[in-house]
Amino acid sequence: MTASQVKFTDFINARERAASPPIIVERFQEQAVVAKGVEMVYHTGSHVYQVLNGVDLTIERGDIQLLMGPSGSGKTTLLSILAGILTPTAGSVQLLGQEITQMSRSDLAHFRLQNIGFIFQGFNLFPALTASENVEVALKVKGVRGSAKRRQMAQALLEQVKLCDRTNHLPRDLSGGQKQRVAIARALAGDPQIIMADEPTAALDSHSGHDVIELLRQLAKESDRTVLIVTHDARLMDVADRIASLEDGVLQG
Ligand SMILES: Nc1ncnc2c1ncn2[C@@H]1O[C@H](COP(=O)(O)OP(=O)(O)OP(=O)(O)O)[C@@H](O)[C@H]1O
Repeated sequence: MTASQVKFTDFINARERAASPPIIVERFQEQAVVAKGVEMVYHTGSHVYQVLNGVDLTIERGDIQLLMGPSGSGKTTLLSILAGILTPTAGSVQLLGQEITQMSRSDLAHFRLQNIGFIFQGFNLFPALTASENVEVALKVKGVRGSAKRRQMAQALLEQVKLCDRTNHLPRDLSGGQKQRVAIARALAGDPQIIMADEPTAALDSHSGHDVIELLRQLAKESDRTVLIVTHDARLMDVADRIASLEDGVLQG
């Protein structure tokens, strides 16, 4: 599996969740992400690719951080490492004051569920479930009990992304922008402190892309969430607090 093939379902291993006690994190950590000396080497047959070469990155709580750079420069690999989906070959990653590279697999899965919401370029919605059900599934995975409560919370989240008139629609009956807004509502399930987005506007036309960008800005600025976005979309630069660029495995800026 390449870094770019990571799916929403990778985060919902029920057995791992059941085995792990919650990890308590400080709500008021000033630095949401602190990565130091991160390296990643891929081995493919006889080839060895050094994709990340000593990456240091600190993201303050409530900031919108963009991660840009040419195709193949390692952005998705770095995002996956910062999310604890991939283990770096070397270096350390602290999220909300917790060193995630030292956590057990099950603790890490649990930590991700509690603290990180994910948004993908391809939306990754369940096609047979309505907008509301897609959000309800995420709430269930995050431990919210009672189907009536989950439905009510899903409605509120869909209202937050201005989709309350589409709650019973299947993904195939929604536009790209509406699908991404469902995906954002799903990412907000459980009120995570960190949102990580991989090319969230790449599949959208300019109007829908603009709506999604505004929504991401609101998520960070009105709710004090930290938002890390991998993107090629220059429009996102207008809402970013910080922009870093990966080049030859080294972070610039
Ligand atoms: N599992 C893997 N095994 C081997 N090589 C990999 C693996 N995953 C990614 N790569 C390679 O690592 C490099 C960086 O990939 P990555 O997907 O992180 O780049 P990216 O900057 O996100 O690219 P894009 O902008 O095109 O999505 C690429 O050359 C890619 O082919």
